Amino acid sequence: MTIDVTPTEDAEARLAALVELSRRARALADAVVLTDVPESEVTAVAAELAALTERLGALRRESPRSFELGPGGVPRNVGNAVTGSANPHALPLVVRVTPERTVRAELSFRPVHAGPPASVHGGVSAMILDHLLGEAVAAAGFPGVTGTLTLRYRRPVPYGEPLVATAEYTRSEGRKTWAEGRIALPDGTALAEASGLFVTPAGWLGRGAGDETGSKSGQAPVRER
Ligand SMILES: CCCCCCCC(=O)SCCNC(=O)CCNC(=O)[C@H](O)C(C)(C)COP(=O)(O)OP(=O)(O)OC[C@H]1O[C@@H](n2cnc3c(N)ncnc32)[C@H](O)[C@@H]1OP(=O)(O)O
Repeated sequence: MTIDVTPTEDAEARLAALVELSRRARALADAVVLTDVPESEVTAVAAELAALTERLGALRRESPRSFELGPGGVPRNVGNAVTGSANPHALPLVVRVTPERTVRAELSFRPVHAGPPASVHGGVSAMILDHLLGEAVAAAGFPGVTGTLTLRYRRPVPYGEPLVATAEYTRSEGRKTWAEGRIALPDGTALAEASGLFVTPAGWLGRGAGDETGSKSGQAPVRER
């Protein structure tokens, strides 16, 4: 069943409830990976979770929420796996565009992101950098999808500590745009670096903010190439 949510006041209240549900689901996920309670308690909680999952599944959308216009026509993507406030999988990452059109996000990974002992899984870092590079090319006016992504892991990325992720557009050629980014300690020490090539799908060209590309993505209009 498809549920169309239009940005009315009630829809905003419902979204706020979903955001809170997602926040609690993230806390639950961390509790699951850290719990040391006895097996009987684990089994009991699992049964409760099965019941909760059934309650939520009583009315299902066909797919997660995607790009939509919020109040005041502001684009958002609350279902996004990286930035979506209504997606338990998301950190959620809050990305800011600087006056220089680079992008920056302050973040802190959680225990649920663990890979090697005491550090974050490399694929999780890659996911964050993929998104941030995508935001950087969009902020520069060249929105696209990832074609290739290259990572250099310099040091273990810790969870539970404040980190900074930044990215910037580097160049563009035809429908291809390059960007670079990194996850660093607050003092600027780089932990993981990424460079990526993004391709603007041919169907996006010639469209700007307010038309299909702009309204769906909330990104800068596609620049002339
Ligand atoms: C603001 C929000 C930011 C969000 C960021 C999130 C980033 C993501 O996760 S996106 C999801 C992951 N990526 C994808 O799903 C992409 C899947 N791939 C595709 O859709 C297509 O292959 C696509 C669009 C990349 C290219 O298809 P198409 O437009 O037909 O490309 P095509 O005409 O063959 O090639 C165009 C140019 O790009 C180059 N190119 C195409 N694909 C790649 C690639 N994967 N790597 C390198 N170069 C490529 C071609 O060589 C060609 O170059 P040239 O013009 O010099 O000959």
